[in-house]
Amino acid sequence: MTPDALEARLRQVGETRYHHLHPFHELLHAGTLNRGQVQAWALNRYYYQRGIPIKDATILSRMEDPALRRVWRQRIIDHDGSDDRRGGIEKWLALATGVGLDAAYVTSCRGILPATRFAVDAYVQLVRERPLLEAIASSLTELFSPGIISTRVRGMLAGYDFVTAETLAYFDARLDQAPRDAEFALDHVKRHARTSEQQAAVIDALETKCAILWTQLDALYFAYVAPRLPPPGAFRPDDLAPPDPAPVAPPR
Ligand SMILES: O=C(O)c1cc(C(=O)O)c2c(n1)C(=O)C(=O)c1cc(C(=O)O)[nH]c1-2
Repeated sequence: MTPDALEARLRQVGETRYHHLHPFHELLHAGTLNRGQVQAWALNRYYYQRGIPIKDATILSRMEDPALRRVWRQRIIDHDGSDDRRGGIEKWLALATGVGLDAAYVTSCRGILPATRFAVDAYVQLVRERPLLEAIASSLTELFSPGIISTRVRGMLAGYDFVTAETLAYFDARLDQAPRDAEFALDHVKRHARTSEQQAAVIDALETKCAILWTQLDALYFAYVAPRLPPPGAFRPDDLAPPDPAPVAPPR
């Protein structure tokens, strides 16, 4: 494939597999979830936010070219913040507390779904174990995030009276950061994925990343929309009854 044909193929992956198509996002953006369900989303996604700079530090540690590292390290600064700027993790925590969660509970990650943990950890593992080119390609879902972020902010402000523009401030910076990061990664992938094997591998990395995002929403849907069965130990919104008490005598 030519580099442009590869780009077209990668964009096709986004059109068919990106999480803008997931039913949980459709409900979230339409304003039809209740507060507990929005809290569950914010709580679980905190673990993704927390994992992103760990993922990027892993990628950074594998880059041998200082010029490449100089660009990539900005991603870590964006999420971790600096002396005079709040980072993405802090802004996400503000989002989570803004929808009514306790900060210490959120940062403890005690209430997240097991599938959230497995999926985010799989992302870190992917960038550690696969070739650097594929690790870089796995970030290309960000090509598609500005669209969903705009839809989400508009929908959530219109749909939920407990959500304010201040609560969603996390997304403001992403609208500039995501295109900047995605264009850099796309250019790198187009220049370095030259053989058909490399091209197939970067497409696979992007498909795997889409699956990592999709899995997190599947888990939220199962636990909090239908059949509404949060696993043991996971966050239970106020409107969900406590789990059945344990049997008196365990079966022999
Ligand atoms: O709101 C979203 O739907 C969304 C999606 C994605 C993505 O596509 O992975 C990211 C983000 N947000 C995001 O805020 C973010 O910082 C981010 C970093 C990355 C990455 O893979 O390095 N993806 C995403």
